[in-house]
Amino acid sequence: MPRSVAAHHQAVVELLTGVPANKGHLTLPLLEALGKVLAVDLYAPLSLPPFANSQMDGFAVRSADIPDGGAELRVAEPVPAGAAAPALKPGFAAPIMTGAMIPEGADAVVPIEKAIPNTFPDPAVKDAVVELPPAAPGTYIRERGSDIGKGTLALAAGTLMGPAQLGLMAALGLTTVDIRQPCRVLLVTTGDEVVEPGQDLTSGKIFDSNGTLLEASMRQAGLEVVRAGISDDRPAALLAVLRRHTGTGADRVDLIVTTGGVSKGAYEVVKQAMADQPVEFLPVAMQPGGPQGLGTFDGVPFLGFPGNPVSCLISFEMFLRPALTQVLGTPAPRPVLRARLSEPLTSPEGKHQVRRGTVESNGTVRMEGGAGSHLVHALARANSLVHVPGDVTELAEGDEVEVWML
Ligand SMILES: Nc1nc2c(c(=O)[nH]1)N[C@H]1C(S)=C(S)[C@@H](COP(=O)(O)OP(=O)(O)OC[C@H]3O[C@@H](n4cnc5c(N)ncnc54)[C@H](O)[C@@H]3O)O[C@H]1N2
Ligand code: MOO
Repeated sequence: MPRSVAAHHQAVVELLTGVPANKGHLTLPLLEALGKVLAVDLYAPLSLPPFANSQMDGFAVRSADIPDGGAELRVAEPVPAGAAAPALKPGFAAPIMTGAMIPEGADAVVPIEKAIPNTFPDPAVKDAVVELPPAAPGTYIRERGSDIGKGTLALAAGTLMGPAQLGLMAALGLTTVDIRQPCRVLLVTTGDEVVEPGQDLTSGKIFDSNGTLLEASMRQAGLEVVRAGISDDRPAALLAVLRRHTGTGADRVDLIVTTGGVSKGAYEVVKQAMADQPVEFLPVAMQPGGPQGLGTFDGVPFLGFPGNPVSCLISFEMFLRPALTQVLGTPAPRPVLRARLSEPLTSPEGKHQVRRGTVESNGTVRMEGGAGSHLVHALARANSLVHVPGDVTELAEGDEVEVWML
C-alpha cells in the first residue's frame, strides 16, 4: 500500500527537525541576503521619510494665506528635490518638486495643475505671481516618520528577506544584514547514463538536468548547496562521495539529497548504497514522484528523489520546499489558487497527480504537456502545478482545481 502524500510530507517534516535550525549568524551585503532569513530584530536607525516632503510637483503654501475663494500669492525661490529649503515667507508660494523638503512655515502643497497659470514661472522672472485655490493643512505633505519612526521595529527576527524587505533596509541606509546561517545540503545526481552539460554526449547518454533544476530550486529556497557532481552506478563510488560530507569536519552537510536510483531497476545505486543505513524506499501515492527514499545516512538526514527530471522537481515542491518553510521558516510558501480547467483531464486512480499548467489571467488553467515525468520543456513553459487528488480520475473542462503558482 503506497504512503499518502500527506503522510510522506509529515515524514519529511519530522526528518528536517533533525537539521540544526539555529546555526549562528552571517553578515551579508543586502543583495546576497535575498531569500534568506533575518537573524535579529532590526530597529530603524532613522525616520522614514527623514524629513517632511512634497507628494506632488506644485506650490508649497501657508494654508492660512489662502481664503475659501483662493488667493494670488507671490512666487518664492523654487525648492528642487535634494536641496535644503529656505523658510517660506507669509504671502509667498514656493515652487516645489515631488520629494523636495517642505520649507519651514509651509503646511500644504497645491499641485501645479490647480494653479493659474498651470506652469512654473521662469525663475529669471522677478515678482511673478500665481493664483491658487485653498488647501487644508497637511495636503500633499508626506510627514517625517509617517512610514516608520526612528528607533521602532523595522523587521522582526525570522523575517524572510525578499525585495521589499531589502529595499526597506536600503531606504534606512543599511548596507549589510545579519541572516541565519542557511542549511547546507549536499546534492548528488546519479546514473551511468548522465553526463555534465558541456561534455561529449555519446550514444545512450543524456545531460544532467536534475543537478541544475534542483540546485536552482534549493538556492531559491535559501539553502546553501554543495554539488558533488554525478555519481556513476557503483554504490562504492556514491558512498565515497557521501562520506566526504558526513564526517565531523568543515565539509559536513545538514542534509543529503540524491536523484535517481530509487525504483525497481537492476542497478539502483542509491538503494544499494543505503543498504546498511536506516533509510526506507517506498512508493508514495503520487505521480510523478512516486518512488521516494527517506532516512539518515551516517546520521545525516537523507532524501532520495526519483531520477526523472519532473519527478525530482515535484518531489522538491511537494515535500522538501513546504517542510523547509514549516521547520526553518524559509522559503515563502507557494501561492495557492483555484482555477478552472480549460480542458478535460484524466488521472490514475489512487494517485495524487501533479500536472504542469499555465494559469491565464481569466482564471483558467491549461495543461503544458502530458503527464510524463521526462517533459522538461513543458515544465519550462508552465507557471504552475495543477493538483488532481488521488480520489479523482476524471475532470471536465470548467471544473475547479487547486494550483500552486511557481
Ligand atoms: N518496473 C518499474 N519501473 C519503474 C517504476 C516502477 O514502479 N516499476 N517507477 C518509475 C518511476 S515512476 C520513476 S519516477 C522512475 C524512478 O527511477 P529512479 O529514481 O530509479 O531513476 P533512474 O532510473 O536513475 O532514472 C529515471 C529516468 O530519469 C533519467 N534521469 C536520471 N537522472 C537524471 C538526471 N540527473 N538528469 C536528467 N535525467 C535523469 C534517467 O535517464 C531515466 O530516464 O522509475 C520508473 N521505473
Ligand atoms: O512517479 Mo515517476 O516520478 O512518474 O515518473
